[in-house]
Amino acid sequence: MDQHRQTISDLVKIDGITTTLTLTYAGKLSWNDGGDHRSLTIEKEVLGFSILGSKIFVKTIIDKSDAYCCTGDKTAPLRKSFVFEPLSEASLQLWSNMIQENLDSLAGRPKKLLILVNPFGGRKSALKIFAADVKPLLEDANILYTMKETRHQLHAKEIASEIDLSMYDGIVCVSGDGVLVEVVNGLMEREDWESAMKMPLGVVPAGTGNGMAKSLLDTVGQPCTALYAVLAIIRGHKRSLDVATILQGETRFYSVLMLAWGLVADIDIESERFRWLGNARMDFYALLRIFHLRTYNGHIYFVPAPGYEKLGDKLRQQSVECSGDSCAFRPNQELPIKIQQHGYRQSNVDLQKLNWKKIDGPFVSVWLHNVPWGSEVTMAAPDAKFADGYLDLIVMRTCSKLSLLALMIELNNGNHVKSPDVLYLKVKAFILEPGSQTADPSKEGIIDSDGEVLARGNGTYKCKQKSMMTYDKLQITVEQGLATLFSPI
Ligand SMILES: Nc1ncnc2c1ncn2[C@@H]1O[C@H](COP(=O)(O)OP(=O)(O)OP(=O)(O)O)[C@@H](O)[C@H]1O
Repeated sequence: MDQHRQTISDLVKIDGITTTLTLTYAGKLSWNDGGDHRSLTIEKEVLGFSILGSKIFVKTIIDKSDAYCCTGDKTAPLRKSFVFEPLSEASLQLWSNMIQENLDSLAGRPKKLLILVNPFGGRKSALKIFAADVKPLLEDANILYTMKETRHQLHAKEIASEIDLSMYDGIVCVSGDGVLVEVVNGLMEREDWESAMKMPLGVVPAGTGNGMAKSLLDTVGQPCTALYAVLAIIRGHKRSLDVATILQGETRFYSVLMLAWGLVADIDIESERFRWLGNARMDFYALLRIFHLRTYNGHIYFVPAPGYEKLGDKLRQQSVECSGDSCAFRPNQELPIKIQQHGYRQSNVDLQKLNWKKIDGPFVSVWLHNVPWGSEVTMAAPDAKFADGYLDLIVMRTCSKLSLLALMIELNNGNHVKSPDVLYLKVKAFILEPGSQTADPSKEGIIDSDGEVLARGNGTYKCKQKSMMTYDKLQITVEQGLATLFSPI
């Protein structure tokens, strides 16, 4: 056996044929296979290994071309075990130690995970996705896990607020965005919220809106599938994520995805009545809403991010009544809210001292986004960054139905923000003062955050249903990089 600077090289049997297997210090495992040179990069391709009798089974995920396979989806990587048989017990032990050492050196790979599966999310396929895509890969990677099905709304929040976090290296939601947001809210309400928010969160797309999974995977050009999402979790890279606090009186909701009021919220929430249309329900209802377009009275106030203070011609074209110091808005005393008894303590920013701008309605749509994608097909905020400390604000005031239709089509590539009908900028803080529909003052709107209805105004869809907040003024601030996500890079 040749062992030099932690590179090991030794004879092993592969399919009964003796060949030389080498593992370099840099984590490359290579051998000859019937005249072909084969190699595996431990970090990228090796999930884990197991020993059965005298054989080592190296569990990998590799490109299909490397697996000599040409059936099914040609782009998705494939699970494959490579079997090596060292020639002695001592050699088997050494190989096992060296591969394990190599895997251990990949700091950040989780060893124990809590997996929350929402059996009712999306097309009710989360349990199937767990069995087909999550479980086998976690087992290949020797990751221990506890799987819990969420039993009711807010169950994920309860679990996150109560569990012993020292038992896990991460919490994974096999769901849509709703369960992830519940987990964030549960962690934020804990006494130990500051350390709890460092717990890495993973999301495996299994809902209707998979905006977070799409945003994460799209950064590296990977498709939004369970397989890629699980691989990102196993490899254990992390990134920070801004958390927005939405506040009304003493009620608060922590948002990681978006807040919508007007057209987008109406489509999001009211299209539920067309669930039987499946994926087409959003497109169908968007068309319906555009043809019967509503505009809303109200006001928005915001603190532009550095570089966005001079909002330029676009804002003036939209006949904004208030800009500049002479009429800059100062939030009144009623807004900055009572100190919470437990959980997250807001950082001490004096909102009154910030440079507020105001836009008056009517509005077609007001949308705030924390990450680029709102769903797998909606690139709402192409410039949004996970942890820049700002929210991207997308405002549509009045606009022709034809332009609106064109904008809706552009939503899947993010080009809508280039339209002269759309105001797009980054903000540090935001206040929404929602009003009634211009055509019928007895009717109000819906405010939606991360798929959750925050408030239903008079005359709206299911307006008798109790919601978290009232259809009234609310304030949003952002805490930079407070949450932690498993991420492909
Ligand atoms: N067992 C359950 N029964 C009913 N609702 C549940 C259950 N478990 C979780 N939920 C709720 O389902 C909601 C949606 O969850 P999820 O994140 O999986 O999907 P989504 O994409 O946000 O929404 P959709 O339901 O449209 O797929 C969450 O708000 C959560 O509270």
